[in-house]
Amino acid sequence: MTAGNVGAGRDFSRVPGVLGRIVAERVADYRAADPALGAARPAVRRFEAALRGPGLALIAEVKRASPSQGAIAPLDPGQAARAYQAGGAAAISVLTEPRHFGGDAQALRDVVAGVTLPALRKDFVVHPAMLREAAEWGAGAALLMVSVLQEATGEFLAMAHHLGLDALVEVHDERELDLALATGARIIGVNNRDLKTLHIDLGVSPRLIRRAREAGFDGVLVAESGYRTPADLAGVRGLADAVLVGTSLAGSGDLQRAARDLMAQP
Ligand SMILES: O=P(O)(O)OC[C@@H](O)[C@@H](O)c1c[nH]c2ccccc12
Repeated sequence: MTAGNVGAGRDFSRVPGVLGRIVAERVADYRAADPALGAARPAVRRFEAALRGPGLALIAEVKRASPSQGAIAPLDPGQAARAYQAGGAAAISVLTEPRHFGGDAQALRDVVAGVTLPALRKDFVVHPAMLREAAEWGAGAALLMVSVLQEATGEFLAMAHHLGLDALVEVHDERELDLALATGARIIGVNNRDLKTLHIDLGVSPRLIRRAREAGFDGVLVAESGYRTPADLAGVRGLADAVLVGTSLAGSGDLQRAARDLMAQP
């Protein structure tokens, strides 16, 4: 793919609920941004490789606040990432959304500088510039939400790959999963949290991960959100390749220990 305005000027105005409000803000933030991606970069696939077995890998998230919790903890992102790495995490997720999740570009840069683990830019990607930034800031991967991008998901996936980024393509129901599978995504995340209502159901990940495997998907599957104890992970052990955990680790006071304790087999 060449530089151009591919993916810019899309209409994300129909996304409902809490998610819709955040998406509208991000669309406004990037309205005037240059959509050019620049030259293609080679695929590194370090994020993807970090999640591939054996066992259940942990993606630990640097999350200072959220719409459901408010303030979680005033984390120093570099320090938090080092603690997660020492606690056995395979990759680090970093929120870069500023108004609801306490994130920013510096948080991602600090994580990239602070650890050797690959980092995921966690944001509400609605513009090609957000992917270009992710690559420039040193991320190994970016989050792409099917609930936001819908039919444009495949186009954004191609843009991420053009930039050498892995993409975590996030789904929450059967329709979104089938759309993600059709894009050729290599990494699919199943969010247990409905971002329109913020309600969590830990049954969502096992259900959709089974469906993905039954459909012949042989990529990486990630279970996301709401995990607090080792027992919570029982439903996805042996099923998911990785689990993405934020709030319960970030708010624990001892991030290294919390990461270790969570992943211990009960
Ligand atoms: O804090 P939790 O419940 O452990 O969840 C982490 C992560 O899954 C969550 O932050 C998340 C998943 N998908 C998102 C999309 C946008 C913002 C945040 C998210």
